Amino acid sequence: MNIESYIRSTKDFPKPGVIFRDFTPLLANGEAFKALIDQLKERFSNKKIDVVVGIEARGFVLASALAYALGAGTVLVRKEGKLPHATHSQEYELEYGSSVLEISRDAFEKGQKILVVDDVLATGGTLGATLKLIKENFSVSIEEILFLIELDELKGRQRLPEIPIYSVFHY
Ligand SMILES: O=P(O)(O)OC[C@H]1O[C@H](OP(=O)(O)OP(=O)(O)O)[C@H](O)[C@@H]1O
Ligand SMILES: Nc1ncnc2[nH]cnc12
Repeated sequence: MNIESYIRSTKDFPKPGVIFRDFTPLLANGEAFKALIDQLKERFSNKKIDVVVGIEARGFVLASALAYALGAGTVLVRKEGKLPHATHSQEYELEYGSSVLEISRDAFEKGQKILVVDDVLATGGTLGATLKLIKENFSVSIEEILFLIELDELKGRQRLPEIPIYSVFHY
């Protein structure tokens, strides 16, 4: 099945000049979504991941489905002011603005194996802030980073530290 054909590209959203890569049509199709998660389960099952980290909001959908398939937990990295417990926070820039990300102070147990998941790697600002939040505040092992879509032109990968990044599709 051609999973990629369910990713829709929209010009000039949310700002002129941006081509928005939208995977919600893929989510809406049960067969395509299952095929994607089955493929990712196969790719990551030998890593014995304890926790899949999802980044708000679109990253949550992929992270929780994959965590369930792997028998792992899910931790949510959220936009500012949404997590009720004490948090660590980090400001960052992304392709079309700036924002603040937060994680609960009790998100992980020491030594856990982590997989970080988001839908799109653009400038790398969001992932950079997420990695900073995790590395500066927790003693865990970040095994790999997973994106559904990588926007090669924006060179986000080059701005990120030396951690293996796997992107399913490149644009
Ligand atoms: O590599 P970057 O330039 O940082 O951009 C990538 C981020 O941008 C989008 O999130 P957005 O903040 O638009 O939030 P959403 O998932 O809540 O729609 C996307 O889901 C990534 O998290
Ligand atoms: N072009 C894009 N499409 C979808 N999500 C994004 N996040 C940042 N840039 C994006």
